[in-house]
Amino acid sequence: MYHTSCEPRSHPDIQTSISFFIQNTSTSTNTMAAAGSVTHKVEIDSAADDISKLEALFSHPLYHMPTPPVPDGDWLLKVRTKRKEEERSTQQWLSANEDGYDPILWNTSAETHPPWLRFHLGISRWQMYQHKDPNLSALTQQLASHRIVSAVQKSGGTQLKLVMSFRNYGKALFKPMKQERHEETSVNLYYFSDFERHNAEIAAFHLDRILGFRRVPPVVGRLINVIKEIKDITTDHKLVTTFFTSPVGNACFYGQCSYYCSTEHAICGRPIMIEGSLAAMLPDLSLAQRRSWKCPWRRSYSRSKLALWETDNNYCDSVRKSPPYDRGTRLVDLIDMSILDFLMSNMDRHHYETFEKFGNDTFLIHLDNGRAFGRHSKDEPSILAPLVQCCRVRRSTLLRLRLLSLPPYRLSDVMRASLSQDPLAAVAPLLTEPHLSALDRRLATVIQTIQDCLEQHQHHSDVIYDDITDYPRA
Ligand SMILES: Nc1ncnc2c1ncn2[C@@H]1O[C@H](COP(=O)(O)OP(=O)(O)OP(=O)(O)O)[C@@H](O)[C@H]1O
Ligand SMILES: [Mn+2]
Repeated sequence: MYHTSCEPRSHPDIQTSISFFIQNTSTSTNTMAAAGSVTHKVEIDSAADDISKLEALFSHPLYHMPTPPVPDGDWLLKVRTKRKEEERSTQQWLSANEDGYDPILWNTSAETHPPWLRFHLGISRWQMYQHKDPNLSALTQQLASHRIVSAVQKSGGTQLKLVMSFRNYGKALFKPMKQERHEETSVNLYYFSDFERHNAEIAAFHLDRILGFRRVPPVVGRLINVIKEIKDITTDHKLVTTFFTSPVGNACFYGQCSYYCSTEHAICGRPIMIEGSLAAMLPDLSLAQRRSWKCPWRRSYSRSKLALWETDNNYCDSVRKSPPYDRGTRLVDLIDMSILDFLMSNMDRHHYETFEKFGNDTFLIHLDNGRAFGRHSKDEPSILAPLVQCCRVRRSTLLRLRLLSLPPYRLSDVMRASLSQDPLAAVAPLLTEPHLSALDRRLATVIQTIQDCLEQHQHHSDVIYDDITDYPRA
């Protein structure tokens, strides 16, 4: 199954035109004041502690595995020198399409590339970006602060989202805030009808990175002006017709989509600013085709039916015999994804995508995490079914999970630190404390599950996929 892109073309689509030169490829006042300053100092100390834990984590050898240089063919895109006539035709085309956009000042040399282009050029067969990628802070800063010159609805998917463009032709996928961070998903709501959460998209990016996967495109939080940054600049006529002012005077819109795009479910500013997530867009499909795969452990998306894996305890036996799960890292990568999903309680992983160019030997792109972090008071054991049923896990994943369970690297602490770096942390912490504690609790469950597997199997190697043979054994 292939996705097609059919967003309204409202602006010069330079991300596609670079195909010219990129190939597929808180008694006394005094005491009160003193107490206040003590509390403040304690908070600062513990925030600084968390930050140093995060730094220690990212400096740990488990995040610095020696890897061979990336072969040429293992980059998603490749820069090639333009021929003279291509250069001329690109320049003519660009000078005709300049409204709101900056002139193109980059060429084939890497120093001239804007952060979004560096991001695209840094995608490889096994990861979305590098560990300690020097481009990451520039990319996220731009997503968080650059002027938005275009906002159009993204077709496909069930809930409203917008593609936003920046003056330097960078693009981001915007998902607006639909519920408060402290609101738990109602127990009577099915996973498939839950509202998406902007903070889940942000937190998923941080969690995926902390787990050492680097399979989620960078996501930042941002306050968006519903009028100036959407209504006034959109060329999407259908979107414009859905704007209105609510009874209390907030600027609202609802857009067009198959779920929750109605006046009752409008997205509203307070009165005009709204929180949202902005995910760096992946390269256009015309440059890098993606393939969408049905997840073998997907749910039935029905109120009455169970999926096969819910009733058949030997379900994994058939999966591991069928391509592409029968060889390479596909099965263990799917299990990595189910660990990520269990930790953040995402039951909505119906599909996953890969880059077509890399065939079956490539990482799984962890897109669409908006239904995660809905509940902290309950865990959902069935999300771990792939791990429980297959009893298989990458050794590098297990070692990082164990590291994250140790007090000096505690998952909740490093997540708190990482999320504090997002611009929306200034409004309120991206994940509430109960959600952070749930991460530690769930991590213990994952580690115990693997331990049980090891006890049930005769050989260590039946359970552990040793992807780091040269890493010392504990
Ligand atoms: N960062 C991104 N860059 C490019 N395309 C993206 C990005 N994130 C998502 N997409 C594409 O947009 C589609 C819809 O996004 P997403 O799945 O997040 O929305 P959704 O409304 O939850 O969709 P669905 O209801 O199908 O689950 C995805 O299938 C994916 O192909
Ligand atoms: Mn979805």
